[in-house]
Amino acid sequence: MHWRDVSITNGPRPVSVPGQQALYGSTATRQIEQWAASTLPHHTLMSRAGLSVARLAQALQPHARCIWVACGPGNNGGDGLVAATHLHRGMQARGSKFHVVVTHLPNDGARLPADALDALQAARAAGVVFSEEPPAHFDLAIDALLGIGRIRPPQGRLALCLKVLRDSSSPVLCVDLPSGLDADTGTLTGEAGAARAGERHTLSLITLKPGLFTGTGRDAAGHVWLDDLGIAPPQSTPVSAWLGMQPTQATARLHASHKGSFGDVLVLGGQGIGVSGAGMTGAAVLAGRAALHGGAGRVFVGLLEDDAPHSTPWDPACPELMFRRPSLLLESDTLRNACVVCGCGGGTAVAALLPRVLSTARTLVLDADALNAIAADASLQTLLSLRRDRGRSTVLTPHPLEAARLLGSDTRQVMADRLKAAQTLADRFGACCVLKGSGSVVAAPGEVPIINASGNAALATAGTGDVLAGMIGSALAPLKLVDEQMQDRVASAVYQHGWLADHWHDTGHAGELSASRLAARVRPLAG
Ligand SMILES: NC(=O)C1=CN([C@@H]2O[C@H](COP(=O)(O)OP(=O)(O)OC[C@H]3O[C@@H](n4cnc5c(N)ncnc54)[C@H](OP(=O)(O)O)[C@@H]3O)[C@@H](O)[C@H]2O)[C@@H](O)CC1
Ligand SMILES: [K+]
Repeated sequence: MHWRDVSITNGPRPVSVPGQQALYGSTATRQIEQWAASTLPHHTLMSRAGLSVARLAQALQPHARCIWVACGPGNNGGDGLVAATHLHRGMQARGSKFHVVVTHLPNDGARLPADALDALQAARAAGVVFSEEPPAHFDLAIDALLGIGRIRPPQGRLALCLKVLRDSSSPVLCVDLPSGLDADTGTLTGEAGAARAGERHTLSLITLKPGLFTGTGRDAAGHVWLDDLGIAPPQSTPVSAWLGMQPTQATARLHASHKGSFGDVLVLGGQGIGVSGAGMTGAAVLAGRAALHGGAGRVFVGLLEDDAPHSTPWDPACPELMFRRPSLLLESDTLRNACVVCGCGGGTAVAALLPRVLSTARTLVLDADALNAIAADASLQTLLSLRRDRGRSTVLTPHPLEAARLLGSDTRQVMADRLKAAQTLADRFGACCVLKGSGSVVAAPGEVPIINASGNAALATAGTGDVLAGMIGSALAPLKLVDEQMQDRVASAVYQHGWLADHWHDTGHAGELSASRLAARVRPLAG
């Protein structure tokens, strides 16, 4: 894979530039921190961390009259205490109307870590005001309660402070992590920070953590900043995940191209009204349109259980789509040579097609009802697992419930560790797995997973998943040696899907985001 290293910058910087960034979980971050601390004079890292927090706080709220700093029992609290001391000095110089209030919550019966104790003594010596309770009003809060240390369910004053932070309509700057957020999984302990009343910022220290970008992490963290504190992780430290921020570009196609240059996509899905009375034709059409706009040379659509065998289905908004009877497609070379997108609105009818599709398709994107059918049938799971050894490539695009069915678990377990769930599916089935949701995870067998950085809640509307499946289909259609490029290519499609939502209003297009409008805006990926 080709990921650009992040250059070391001086001070906090926003995490918003295009590129790809390494994410390190709590264990890796601790290794880096301990290695760095062993090469630097005592207290250096916390001094840098606290100064960086203070600088960002000032930049975010330069006119704040009252800054509340909530400091916990560990070194995260120490960072907060150093920041409070800097801010106190700065505000003291501006007059008596400006002040910093610290609420410090030592761990009952346990000693403060040495660095945090030094920071506490320095804050007291500097005359910082301490209060048992949060102030009634503050213009900015600094959340330095809990960082990458062990998190237990909060009680008492800790729980109260977390609630005040969670409910605050004033901006909150979280030190390293929103307190209570698991750095590795993006899950929140209890109610900590679950709601976002006001502006939220998180200054991640030394490393960016996966938990900031998936699960509840994105909502809890708000705008993410990074200060590496001048530390470059040693190359021997394993990366926990990549943050996928691939720039989206239109492809410059060779002049001497023809439709065969860009591959075929075959969509199998869209069960008709039939006996079930629930027609889902639109899902397959959306996937087909997205594949077409995504640059596939030809797109075939096979609607399942077509109710009107003597009529010819077609899509007036996209007459380029070529509708074929599934029975013909299953016997044609198209099944072997195209990238097959199977399952969008497939209903129960898709199960009957799967043995042939799983055995024959060269490149296969399995979505929605195809995934449900496979989850319910061990023989289909065996066929899926055999594909990789037979030189065939597969992408699974489950949402958390579909992932849970495939794993034989439940949604809560999937959401408790999204990276692990996606990686388990990828390894178990020898497939690339896109676990959808906030911070979609793109995992591939034996590879470091990618967390997608783009997208927003506007995508939480019917049909956008079908569009994504079609986009992935067109992204993979032209490739011959897909395995080596598959994860990057899929991640690029996932990124574009979110990017389109993030930039929805940039071009002044009328109308809110809908799946059909989204499909119409898809463009071929670069390369
Ligand atoms: N060392 C350095 O040089 C640098 C460190 N840095 C900073 O340090 C942070 C990591 O520090 P950390 O390891 O001390 O962990 P942190 O999360 O602050 O505290 C854990 C404490 O919380 C306690 N606790 C947990 N839950 C609780 C509950 N419900 N109720 C009560 N207590 C509870 C828990 O108690 P325990 O469960 O162990 O009894 C433990 O005492 C990191 O995120 C970064 O900000 C950076 O500045 C770089 C330089
Ligand atoms: K924190």
